[in-house]
Amino acid sequence: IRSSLLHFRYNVCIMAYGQTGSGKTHTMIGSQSEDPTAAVQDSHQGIIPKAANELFKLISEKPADSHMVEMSVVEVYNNEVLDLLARDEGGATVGVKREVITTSTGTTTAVKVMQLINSVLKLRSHCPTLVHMDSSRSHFIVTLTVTSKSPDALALGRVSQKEWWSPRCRRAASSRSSSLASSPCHSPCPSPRPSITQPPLKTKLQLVDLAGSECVGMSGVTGAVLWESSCINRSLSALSDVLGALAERRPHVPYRNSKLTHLLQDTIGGDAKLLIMLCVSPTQRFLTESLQSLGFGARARQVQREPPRRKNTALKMK
Ligand SMILES: Nc1ncnc2c1ncn2[C@@H]1O[C@H](COP(=O)(O)OP(=O)(O)OP(=O)(O)O)[C@@H](O)[C@H]1O
Repeated sequence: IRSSLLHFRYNVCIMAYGQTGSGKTHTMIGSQSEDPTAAVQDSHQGIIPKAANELFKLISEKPADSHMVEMSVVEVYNNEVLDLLARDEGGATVGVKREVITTSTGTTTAVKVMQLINSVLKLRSHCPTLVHMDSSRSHFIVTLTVTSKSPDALALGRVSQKEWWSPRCRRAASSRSSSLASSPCHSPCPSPRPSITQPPLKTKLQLVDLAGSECVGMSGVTGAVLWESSCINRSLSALSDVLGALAERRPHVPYRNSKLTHLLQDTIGGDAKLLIMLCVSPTQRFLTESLQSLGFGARARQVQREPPRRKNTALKMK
């Protein structure tokens, strides 16, 4: 995790894949303690708290105020994207933006991130099946977008933190970077020059707990739950198709065939770094499912990362 994030130059995706009940949520979240401090410090912690810890530790080692992190937490349920941070505890939509303040060590921030994640985890769709009593019925995606202030702006110290992160300044930097604009910024944005030469850099870290692939005969689901299983299996096969197209370097990669692959497009294609944790059951009963998961992993291993397009400051603003 640390080496992937170190220079904030690549988009990174870490996902857990496997049949239902094989341990994906355990791998990504860890033991689901009520105490978020334990979730971050516990030796049995999952990849999401570990990654959050590492990310904020790295940022705390950089010059003060040089990075900003935005987080989104969504679930893809029945091929629909649902924003879990925009809901209250009862699941009703509230649409409130929540702020997490960065601290000097980064640990407190990671704890707050886990607090937010834990608070919305219970809103994720679950349903008991014959294979797993607490089966997740959706893909759970945490996206941390890191915006790094350009080195020029930092060196010159001409833009205060508040001014730099103001939406107007970021919008101005974004439009300048996408349109090669050399025209001066006419807005009262305090110091246009640094951002003309070096716009802020944006990179994404996506942490994904996929819903489990499922043999419908074994899980014994019917009705609406059967429909959920079918959506899960179709989106996982869309993911497999995308990896197949990337592995074969086909000119068209079918990212848009499902909401899952569309959402992950930036972090599974191009020069992004993708790490897949395969979860398999230790029992013989699920041999077919385990072989299917290993087949998925073998396919993913054939994907070669494109040569880095991003040299120094040439990162793409979205
Ligand atoms: N390595 C592990 N150590 C201890 N318990 C584990 C481990 N892996 C999984 N478990 C336990 O097994 C059960 C199923 O795991 P989990 O919920 O992570 O599966 P899943 O793959 O996410 O399932 P689904 O796709 O159906 O949601 C949980 O009770 C979990 O705590």
